[in-house]
Order: sequence, then structure tokens, then C-alpha cells
Amino acid sequence: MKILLIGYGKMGQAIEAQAISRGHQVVGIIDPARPETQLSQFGPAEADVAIEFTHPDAAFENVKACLQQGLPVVCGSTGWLHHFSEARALAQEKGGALFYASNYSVGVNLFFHFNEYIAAKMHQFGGYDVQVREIHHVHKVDQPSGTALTVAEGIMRHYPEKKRWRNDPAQAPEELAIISERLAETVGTHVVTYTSPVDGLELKHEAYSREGFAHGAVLAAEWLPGHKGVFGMKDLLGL
Ligand SMILES: NC(=O)C1=CN([C@@H]2O[C@H](COP(=O)(O)OP(=O)(O)OC[C@H]3O[C@@H](n4cnc5c(N)ncnc54)[C@H](O)[C@@H]3O)[C@@H](O)[C@H]2O)C=CC1
Ligand SMILES: O=C(O)C1=N[C@H](C(=O)O)C[C@H](O)C1
Repeated sequence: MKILLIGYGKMGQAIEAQAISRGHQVVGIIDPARPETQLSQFGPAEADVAIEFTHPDAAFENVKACLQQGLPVVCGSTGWLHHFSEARALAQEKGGALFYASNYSVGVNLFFHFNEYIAAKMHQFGGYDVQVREIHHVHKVDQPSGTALTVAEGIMRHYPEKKRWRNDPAQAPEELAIISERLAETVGTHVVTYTSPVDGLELKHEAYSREGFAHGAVLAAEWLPGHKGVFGMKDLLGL
């Protein structure tokens, strides 16, 4: 497959390595550090799919450009979901294909699945306080992480009394606390903790490297061409 990489930072480089190891060709790299190549130069004749991992402020413009230029796009950038309904509408209008996941790791998507199961059971039996914690490297620009927000949404689906999340350990009864820590080069750790006066229960995912994210993004890029609409990891993994 011919892959266009948009963003050539930590993730772009990890994805390039995965794509090449799976026999794909990287036909272009779009990044402000490489101004000689522009996204406007690419359409379906030049690339089968684009993979976008950039920055919260850049992602929506890149996704829009891909959809307008007829390129299926796999986006992993976090922190831009306030624009997601516009991206969805554009994908529909153009008959295009957009794949989005706050986290492409297969392990994290299993974590999302178990998180919802556990939340439903814990709410049914009651008696526990629930809290989400995410730990990432000090270079991360968005907070809370996109993954933590997906985890929080999964919990709140089963806790109707939790009306919103709050990025602070101090939570009112109608709030779900998401605690963010930035620690050295930590790749990405997410923990859901349930605490009662007599015991505690934790669901934890810890990424040891970026390889799992990159592998999932390339799997999504292999799957997306030929599909029309907006998709996520549940479609890819059948979860
Ligand atoms: N969904 C997932 O599984 C994962 C998502 N992420 C997200 O991916 C994004 C990127 O993460 P990293 O690679 O670690 O960041 P990074 O800071 O290492 O790299 C970002 C790259 O994007 C480039 N860039 C900035 N604006 C651009 C634009 N308009 N067009 C093209 N390139 C542009 C920067 O020059 C930089 O090279 C973040 O939003 C992060 O939260 C990161 C890991 C996994
Ligand atoms: O910025 C990162 O590094 C990561 N971002 C994603 C997020 O915000 O959830 C996914 C992963 O945790 C790494």
C-alpha cells in the first residue's frame, strides 16, 4: 500500500517503521520540518491512505484536507474532538473515509471493553468510589489524554449520576475525577481505581513503547481503503 504520513514526530517515525516492516511504501511525509512536501500534492493517485499524528491544533485541518482531496485518513491526534462532528459531516458529504481512535493499541481497546463491563457491574453492586488516572511523558501537550477521556466516557455510560468529568482529584458526587501526571518519558499509563472502605480494585494498562500504537494505526490503514464513513477500533477489532 502507498501510505502518506502526516506528522513525523515520535508517532510518525514509529508508524513508518511498522509500515515498512509490513511491506508498505511511505510515499510522502508532511511535517513543518520538511516544507518541501505539501499535503495539497497528494490525492488518490499518489496515496492509498494517509496516517495523521500531529498536534491538537493541526489535526482537524489535516483531516479536512484529506477528505477534500479524496484520501482515506487514519487519525490518531488527540485534543481536537470538539471538531469531530464537522469532520463526520464532511466525510459524509464527500463520501470519504475517516478512521479515528484515541488509542490504536489493541491492548488499550481490550481495556476499554473491560472498563465498560467492570463499570456496569460496580455500579450495579455500588459502594465504591471510582477515579481515572493517566500518566504520560512531559512533552505531551493535551490534558487529560484522549485515552483517559474515552475511559471516562465508558464509565459515565454506566454511572448516570456522574454528569461530567473533572481534571482534578477533588470530585463532587456528580463528577468523575481524571488525574493527570506528567513523568519523564512515560509512554502512556491508564488506571481505573474503585475504592470502598474495605477494599480496592484496579484496571491498568501500561504501554512499554509506541510500537503497539503504531501497529494498530497501520492495521487501521490496511483496513480503511474501500470503506466509506467514519470508523473506529470497534469496527476493526469486532469488539
Ligand atoms: N491515538 C493513539 O494511539 C496515539 C495518539 N497520539 C497522539 O498523536 C499526536 C502526535 O504525538 P507524537 O508523535 O508523540 O507527537 P510529536 O510532538 O513527537 O510529533 C508531532 C509531529 O507533528 C508535526 N506537526 C505539527 N503540526 C503539523 C501540521 N500542521 N502538519 C503536519 N505535521 C505537523 C510536528 O512537527 C511533529 O513532528 C498527539 O496528539 C498524541 O496525543 C500519540 C500516541 C498514540
Ligand atoms: O501523547 C501521547 O504520547 C499519547 N497520546 C494518546 C492519548 O492522548 O491518549 C495515546 C497514548 O496514551 C499516548
